[in-house]
Amino acid sequence: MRIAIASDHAAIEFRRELAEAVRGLGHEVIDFGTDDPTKADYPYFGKLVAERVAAGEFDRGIALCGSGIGISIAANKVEGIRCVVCSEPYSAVLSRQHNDSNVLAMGARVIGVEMGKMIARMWLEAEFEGGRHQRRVNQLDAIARGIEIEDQVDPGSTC
Ligand SMILES: O=C(CO)[C@H](O)[C@H](O)[C@H](O)COP(=O)(O)O
Repeated sequence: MRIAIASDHAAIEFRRELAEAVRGLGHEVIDFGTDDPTKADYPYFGKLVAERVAAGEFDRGIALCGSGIGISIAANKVEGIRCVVCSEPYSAVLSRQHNDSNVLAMGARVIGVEMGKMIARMWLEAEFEGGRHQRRVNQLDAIARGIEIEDQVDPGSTC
């Protein structure tokens, strides 16, 4: 896959090491920086990754900052983006299987880079399951476009 990666100043070393590891998995990784160790505001880098994924230039994005939170908020403001902050692999895999996440955010001040590599690898391998999850993802897209959504119940659902 083609992967866009970027971070603010808080995740430079984490990002470089992670980008190499993802390349080692056979993906094409384009690194958009920052390479400036002084303050680099995360909204610019979150938007940058998100817009390129939303435009179809990249299959997925990885966005990093100190906590993963600020850059994920920025990415999620771009229509078509479902960005998740993950600190462990279970949530990362579920975010693919159920939410069709297309940008992964992580916090370089929260987890170690080895955990980050494992999360990224499992997130990249996991497939969206579709079915009832597609309906819910469609509802997420509708919210972003200001379209009203209904409370829907699965026929035959018992929970
Ligand atoms: O957005 C964040 C927190 O929600 C990120 O962790 C940023 O990297 C962080 O806010 C940067 O903080 P700094 O004090 O300017 O290094």
